[in-house]
Amino acid sequence: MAESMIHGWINKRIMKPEEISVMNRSDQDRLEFLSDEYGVNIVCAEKTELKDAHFVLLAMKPKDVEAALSGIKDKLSGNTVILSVAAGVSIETIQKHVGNFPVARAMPNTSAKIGKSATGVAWSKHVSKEQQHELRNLLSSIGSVTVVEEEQLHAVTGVAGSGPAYIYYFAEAMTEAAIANGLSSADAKKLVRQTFAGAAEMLQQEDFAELRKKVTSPNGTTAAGLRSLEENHFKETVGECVTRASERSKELGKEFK
Ligand SMILES: NC(=O)C1=CN([C@@H]2O[C@H](COP(=O)(O)OP(=O)(O)OC[C@H]3O[C@@H](n4cnc5c(N)ncnc54)[C@H](O)[C@@H]3O)[C@@H](O)[C@H]2O)C=CC1
Ligand SMILES: O=C(O)[C@@H]1CCC=N1
Repeated sequence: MAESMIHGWINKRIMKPEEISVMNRSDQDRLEFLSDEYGVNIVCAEKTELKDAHFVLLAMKPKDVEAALSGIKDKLSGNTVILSVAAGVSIETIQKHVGNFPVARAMPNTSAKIGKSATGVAWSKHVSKEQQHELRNLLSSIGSVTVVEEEQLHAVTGVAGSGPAYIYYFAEAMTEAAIANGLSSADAKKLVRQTFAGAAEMLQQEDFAELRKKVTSPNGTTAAGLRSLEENHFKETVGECVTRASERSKELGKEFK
């Protein structure tokens, strides 16, 4: 996730590579890859001063947040905003480890890499208006930004943070079905990619249900396909999928409190 965000920031020229420093607990190869690919600095937690940092991005797994914070808490200055993308981990938990620092929690998705994340963000009352403005700028450079109440971030995670994976899974299923119905693998992929790309662009322009109705001729092929989705409880399945992901976010918050 960190790479997707770095890629987006550099691409949009929001930051210069030399203004970004990356650290990793153990994965030196990953750091070298990031440095080679994007020109960012590699630093190590023990030897680094963070006093001048505007932002510290926490992009490790929720289980690793506590250890990461204990490694940096004595190096932070009051002007640094901690921006966490760790699913579920609350602002309260982060502040329990570092004190009353300005903390923001964002839930982006990996489309940040191409500037198309759908990001939700919430912040603590310690984040000043100016820092809120800076955060919005930073996050809007990697896609859309929706400011929500912290509790709503679980739902944002269920829909948007995890969302790309559901779409990819749907694309995989469509491709397999296309092949089963007689298309070559190459043709199936090409057709599915463009169907998703075209539909994604149309979604920006019109009401979702209206778009669906325009494709669906009475007694035609789409109606037959959609009937199968209905009979197989598609909406309930998607609903359960989003709810379970949101619930998992809540659980992670409790596990790593
Ligand atoms: N992958 C995704 O689509 C999204 C992920 N997230 C959140 O982003 C976070 C990272 O997820 P991924 O990028 O998928 O995981 P990842 O496993 O690819 O990356 C996490 C990195 O953190 C490093 N790390 C662990 N402890 C550390 C420490 N103490 N100091 C510095 N680095 C440390 C690991 O070595 C690893 O390289 C998670 O908390 C996840 O909930 C949020 C939105 C979307
Ligand atoms: O699967 C996860 O836990 C992370 C959070 C949202 C997307 N990936």
